[in-house]
Amino acid sequence: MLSSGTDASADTVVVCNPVSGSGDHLPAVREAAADHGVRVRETDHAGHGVDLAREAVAGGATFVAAAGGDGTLNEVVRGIADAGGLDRVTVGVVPCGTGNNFARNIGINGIEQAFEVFERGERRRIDLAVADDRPFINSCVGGLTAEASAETSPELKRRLGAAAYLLSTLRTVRSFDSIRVAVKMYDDRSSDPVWTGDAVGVLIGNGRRFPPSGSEQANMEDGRFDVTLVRASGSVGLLKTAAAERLLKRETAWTARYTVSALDITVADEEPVAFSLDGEIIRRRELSLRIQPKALRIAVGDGYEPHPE
Ligand SMILES: Nc1ncnc2c1ncn2[C@@H]1O[C@H](COP(=O)(O)OP(=O)(O)OP(=O)(O)O)[C@@H](O)[C@H]1O
Repeated sequence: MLSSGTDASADTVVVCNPVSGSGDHLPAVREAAADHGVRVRETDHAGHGVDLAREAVAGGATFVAAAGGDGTLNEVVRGIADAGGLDRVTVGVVPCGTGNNFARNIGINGIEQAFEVFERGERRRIDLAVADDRPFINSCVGGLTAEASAETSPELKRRLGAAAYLLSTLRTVRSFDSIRVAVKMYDDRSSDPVWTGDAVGVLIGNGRRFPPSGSEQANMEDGRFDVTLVRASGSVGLLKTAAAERLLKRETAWTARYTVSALDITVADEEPVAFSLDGEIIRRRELSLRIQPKALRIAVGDGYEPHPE
């Protein structure tokens, strides 16, 4: 534990995405912020959270929170990093997204509780992941599910919540066999790869992990990624089954899990493929993933478990 927080008041800015999740949280966020004496800045377009967070840091804020989902948090952290504020700014999360996976993983379950955590919650330093030069906090998914989350419409997400991803994944499963990537994984003891091979799907967790069942919270302070590879073997039919089983949280013969400190991914095809960084899509033929250990100072709820194993 670092210390209990005293920095969440006039120096606090909450960056709120009014259209995340069910899109009805703005009044509750405004009310809680007013009760706690903190400022709210609302985004009015995708990517705006980066600018608002950068401006908040430039204006002297020492606590910048994201009210939205993982994508909004990703933008806020990018803005803080752009402003060179990672070493002096604490990050907060108000869960107003569709899945709220990261918020749950740091023990934050509601809007009012989030503001209480800003005032009194424990501060921890967690790992920041970087894909090429772009930070992410929770996960990087390449292959099938990244294509799926690129194609999940906001209307569908609103109606179905997290289940929308599964539904559109199964709809787009026909494209699964076209994605093949070469993966090199490294641990911190050697510059040579500890594993090399092919995969058709890569799920890389920083804040989260992808177990077939049980807790999705990763160890966020160990300087390592939790990687699940969907192996490149078997027929398309079998791969379809593997994808469905994976998403339905059953163990399959086609997936394997690793804990490593770095990865290099190269797409076999000429075309770039989609990688989802905290739900935000980038398209690349090559991607290098590294960790900045404990680079992010964050306010966590009581349910946060530093050593989830
Ligand atoms: N005012 C806005 N209008 C339209 N899009 C916005 C606005 N503000 C932010 N966005 C975009 O909304 C997208 C979704 O945000 P976010 O990921 O936070 O919510 P979500 O998808 O509902 O939740 P989760 O990631 O937890 O499933 C992000 O890509 C973000 O850039």
